[in-house]
Order: sequence, then C-alpha cells, then structure tokens
Amino acid sequence: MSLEMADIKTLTKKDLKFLIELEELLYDRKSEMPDGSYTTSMYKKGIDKIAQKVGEEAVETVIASKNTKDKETINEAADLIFHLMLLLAEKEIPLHKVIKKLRKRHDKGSHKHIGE
Ligand SMILES: N=c1c2ncn([C@@H]3O[C@H](COP(=O)(O)OP(=O)(O)OP(=O)(O)O)[C@@H](O)[C@H]3O)c2ncn1[C@@H]1O[C@H](COP(=O)(O)O)[C@@H](O)[C@H]1O
Repeated sequence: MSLEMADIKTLTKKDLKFLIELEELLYDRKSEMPDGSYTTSMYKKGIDKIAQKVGEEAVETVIASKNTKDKETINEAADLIFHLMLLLAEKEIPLHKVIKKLRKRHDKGSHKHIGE
C-alpha cells in the first residue's frame, strides 16, 4: 500500500459521523436561527451570498493548492466543504442525495469497483 493510500484509510467512521452531525447542526440553525451564529448570518443573507461564498472558497482552495503548503490547502478545503454543505442545507438538498449520485456513477463505470 502506498503512503497516500495509508493516509486515505485514516478517514474513520467517526469522521463520517461528524459530517452527518454537522449537516444536522446546519438544519437546526436553519429552524432556530440563534443570534451570534455565523450560519444564521449566512441564512439571513440568502442563497446569492451563500453561493458567492462557495465560489470564493473554491477559488481560494485553487490558489492555496498552487502557492502554499498543505496546511493552507486543508484550511481552504474545510471552508469550501463547510460552505457547500451550507448551500445544500439552504436549498434543503440532503447530503445523502449527493453521495448517492457519486455511488451511482461509480456503479455505472467500467472500472474495478470498490471492495472487489
Ligand atoms: N465549520 C465551520 C466554519 N468554517 C468556516 N466558518 C466561517 O466561515 C467564515 C469564512 O469566511 P472568511 O474566512 O472569508 O472570513 P469572513 O471575513 O468572515 O468572510 P465574509 O463573509 O465577511 O466575506 C468565517 O467567519 C468562519 O468562522 C465556519 N463557521 C462555522 N462552522 C461550523 O458550523 C458550526 C456552527 O457555527 P455557528 O452557526 O457559527 O454557531 C460550528 O460549530 C462549526 O462546526
């Protein structure tokens, strides 16, 4: 196994569970809209601002990947994933639909399938 594959394998069930919990938190914020929450402030600004933020974070991730160390790319990728999840929550598109789409594409491909 290459070093890279060993690193990939360190994504744990705990990490994946955290993504589920974060998605739940984004929906809680949407219904409760507590003061002082960044998420609340973004919901108040609306879909245009949220989408713009996803675009900005995507560009910042690209720039970081070209010019700086991994740490900065990791920071920007975290911002990007967070804001993408926020955009999906704003549109009430559950994350599992996106994952299912990825799985469907994988199942359709002529490549070797995961687990084979
Ligand atoms: N993961 C994040 C997260 N990542 C990034 N951010 C915010 O995203 C913003 C990133 O924007 P920038 O770095 O561009 O800075 P900015 O100056 O605020 O940007 P502008 O909107 O002014 O353009 C920062 O304000 C960060 O605080 C996040 N805010 C919240 N979360 C998660 O969401 C949860 C709920 O947060 P609240 O809703 O604030 O309680 C938290 O517990 C975290 O788990």
